[in-house]
Parts: sequence; structure tokens; C-alpha cells
Amino acid sequence: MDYVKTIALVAHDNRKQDLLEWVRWNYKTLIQHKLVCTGTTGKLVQETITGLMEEGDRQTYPIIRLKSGPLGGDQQLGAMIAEEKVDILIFLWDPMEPQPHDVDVKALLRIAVLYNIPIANNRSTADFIISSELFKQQYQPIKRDYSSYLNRTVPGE
Ligand SMILES: O=C(CO)COP(=O)(O)O
Repeated sequence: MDYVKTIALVAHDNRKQDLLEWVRWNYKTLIQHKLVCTGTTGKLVQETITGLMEEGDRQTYPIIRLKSGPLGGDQQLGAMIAEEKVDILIFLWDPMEPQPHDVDVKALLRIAVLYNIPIANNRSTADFIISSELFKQQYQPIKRDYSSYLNRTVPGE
């Protein structure tokens, strides 16, 4: 990943205020990077950052807004990670409430682990990521070699 990173920000409803507070705290750093969000999170992040900009250069802050999580946004984000278009995932998911799209949440977390991108699922980990020395550098996550899996023989072959 480059100096300028693509950072995905996602939060379940009960965690959105937490994420927005984190965005407020870190917005000067965040605006130096590219942001991608699921739909409702994206709307709130965009409004928050736009509101924090100096009045003179205030403009709707550009972020990539995908569909809302339960409507396919988590899957769109997972696809972006598989295409190596996302460098970091900050996903404050709700540990206290089941979600209608639990399978999509699990799939998103799985693909983020598979591609070995940094993932924060709570604010303290998000703080550690954004304040890390590695955050300010180019960094290449080590990729596992899946060639033996890809070249396996399947039954009947
Ligand atoms: O449901 C989500 C993540 O699983 C987030 O979706 P929204 O940002 O659209 O609320």
C-alpha cells in the first residue's frame, strides 16, 4: 500500500456515533487519504468531515459511498478488498445485536483476514492503526501463497 491509503470506514447503527467521534478526532489525517464507506456510514462520515472543514474551503468531502451494508454494501466492500483496492478496514460492528446480514458481515471480515489487511473492530485498535509508524509509510502486507490450493486436484479430475 502507498503513502496515500484507501481506508474503509463502516459501523453498525449502535457504533456509528463511536466511529464519528473517531473521525472527528482524526479527520486531519483521514482527509489525506481516500475513504470508502458503506451507504449510511458514508453519509454520516461525509457530513461530519464537511462540517469540520474551514468555512472558506468547505465543499462536500469526496468519499466512495457503496450501498448500505444490509443491501449489499458489505459484499461490495469485500469485492474491493479481493481486488486489492482497500488498504485498511475500520469496521465497528455491534457485538450486542444480531444483524439481518450477519453472513455478509462474516464474509467481509473473512476476506479482510484472507487478504491480510489491517482491521480494527474497536476504537482502541483503530487508534493503534492510525498512530502507527507503518501508517505513514508504504507497506506491503505479506500475502500467503495459495498456489497449492489453486493447483489442487478436485474429485473426479
Ligand atoms: O451494515 C453495515 C455493516 O455491516 C453498515 O451499513 P451502513 O453503513 O449502510 O449502515
